[in-house]
Amino acid sequence: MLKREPSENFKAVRKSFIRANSPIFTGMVNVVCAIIQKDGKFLACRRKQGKARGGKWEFPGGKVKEDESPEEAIERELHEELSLDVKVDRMLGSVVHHYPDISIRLIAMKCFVNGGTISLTDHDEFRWISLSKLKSVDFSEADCRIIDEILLV
Ligand SMILES: Nc1nc2c([nH]c(=O)n2[C@@H]2O[C@H](COP(=O)(O)OP(=O)(O)OP(=O)(O)O)[C@@H](O)[C@H]2O)c(=O)[nH]1
Repeated sequence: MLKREPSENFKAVRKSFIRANSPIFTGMVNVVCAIIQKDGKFLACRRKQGKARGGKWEFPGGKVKEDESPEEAIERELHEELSLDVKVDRMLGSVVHHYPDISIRLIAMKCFVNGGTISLTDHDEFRWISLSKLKSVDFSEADCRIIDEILLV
């Protein structure tokens, strides 16, 4: 199939959309997290002590930078944090959560691994967790909502 470059108009609309979602306007930080499955189990990582929510489990990811799409952000973060090359399959949904220190919109992206082997930097442990066990793991509050409102429905 013929692959076309996005038009200038499309690029401008996309850029203004990204800007409109910037924390400067919304007070909310966009955070992407990767939902990656292997043999029916979900990849989860435990945040290192000393970081906000240290010791809590989460789906790997991070903050979306200004002028970056959620897809670009998740691919960058997984490469930086886990040395994994991932591709986005689709966006599953998002939740808004207010912590005492930060308000986030956590965007869950279903991804598949294209290459690499997990090497931890910001986390001290990772696990593959079955759907039925997700509720018994000590996830960050926003992730609990991703589990309840998106993965378990
Ligand atoms: N990466 C990630 N962060 C999450 C998840 N759930 C959740 O509440 N968060 C929160 O989102 C915020 C931003 O995540 P982060 O600290 O990993 O982002 P980052 O690596 O880009 O930030 P940094 O470079 O400032 O350290 C943190 O307060 C973190 O606790 C999740 O599933 N994945």
